[in-house]
Amino acid sequence: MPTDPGARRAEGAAVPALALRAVSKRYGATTALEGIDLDIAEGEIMGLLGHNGAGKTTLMSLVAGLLRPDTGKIEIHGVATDRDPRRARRDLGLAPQELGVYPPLTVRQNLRFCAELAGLRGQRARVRTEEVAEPFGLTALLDRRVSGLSGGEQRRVHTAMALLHRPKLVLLDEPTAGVDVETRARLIAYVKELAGAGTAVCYSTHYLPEVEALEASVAVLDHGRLIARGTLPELVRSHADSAVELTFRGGVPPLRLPWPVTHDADGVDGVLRVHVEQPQLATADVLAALGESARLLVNMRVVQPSLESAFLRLTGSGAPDRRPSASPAPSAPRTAQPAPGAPANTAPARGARAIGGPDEPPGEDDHGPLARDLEAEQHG
Ligand SMILES: Nc1ncnc2c1ncn2[C@@H]1O[C@H](COP(=O)(O)OP(=O)(O)OP(=O)(O)O)[C@@H](O)[C@H]1O
Repeated sequence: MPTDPGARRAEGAAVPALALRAVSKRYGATTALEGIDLDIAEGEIMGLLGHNGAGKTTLMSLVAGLLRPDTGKIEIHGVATDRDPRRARRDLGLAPQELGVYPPLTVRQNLRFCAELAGLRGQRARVRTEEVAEPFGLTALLDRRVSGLSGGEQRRVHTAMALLHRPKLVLLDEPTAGVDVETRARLIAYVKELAGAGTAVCYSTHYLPEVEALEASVAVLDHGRLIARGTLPELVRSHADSAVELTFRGGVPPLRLPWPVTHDADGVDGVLRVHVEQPQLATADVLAALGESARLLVNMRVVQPSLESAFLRLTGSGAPDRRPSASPAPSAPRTAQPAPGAPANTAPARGARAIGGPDEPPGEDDHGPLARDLEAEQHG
């Protein structure tokens, strides 16, 4: 399949809601993103995962026009952001990590303000304000000043403001940070509803069960590179580990097991993960292999393959030592490289290729067109 958006259109393929091609961004000497190739289809929810500093916020800021890429191309619904930024971002909704609410105004006034910025007036603005308030549990708070709301309530207002104009592409940067369980569930239901109506959603989070609840596809960033992209089952199938987890009284005893293991370097936790193909079938074998040490066992559980174990393994924080164990090895690292022939613990970066951007600090010109529009609006 051609990676160039223009070539794909010529072939009659569906135009993605969002397409990034070879996008790179540096902040001075820090490479925040490198060679990102990524599509989000209409109606798709994509969970954007990565450790702190992986590049998630930078990616969203580039799409939203708050920053400009050093190299590469971004298209929104087939419109290149560098050619026609206003048209490209006409149907974009962004809820950044930093709250963007107006504390002295009421919830209703905040929402109405956004409605007007999006070109909604009069009755339409009133109706949409009420409509969007409902799924966010804001109906009873509409006439309260935002300054008097809790942090979680303010985040609900902030996210509702981004969705008010029914954007066709939504960027949500950790929308559930600091919100309660009920709000989280409501937001997830609403995002799914939006996607069901064709909206494409880029949803960044550190809370992996949310990605599962959203039934989202997944993109994993690691140090600015896209290291995995696929559906949830694909990622789990390709990268997740299954294991029998053993907890010992007084630390992990010396063991010689025929399976790869993961354990703390000093065994203080007393927890050992034995990586076996079908852990539910292997528990008796593992128990037998413990021999006398089984008397020190205080807990034994099966760890099923999950998005969390796939993520940890992809990002290098949960890779098992692929050698059969001779534990505890005081100098053994918590994780180690897989043995030759063992599954690699990182996926090949799909389409990622190194493209050097200019190694210089961002200048004033670094802000994108949306930032300039906002500035212009603020200054009259
Ligand atoms: N304004 C900036 N100036 C310099 N470096 C920056 C700036 N903003 C981000 N960075 C760096 O760029 C990299 C990517 O940061 P980014 O905020 O995109 O990560 P993130 O995945 O969103 O992290 P988090 O999960 O903590 O929000 C990090 O190394 C960060 O330190």
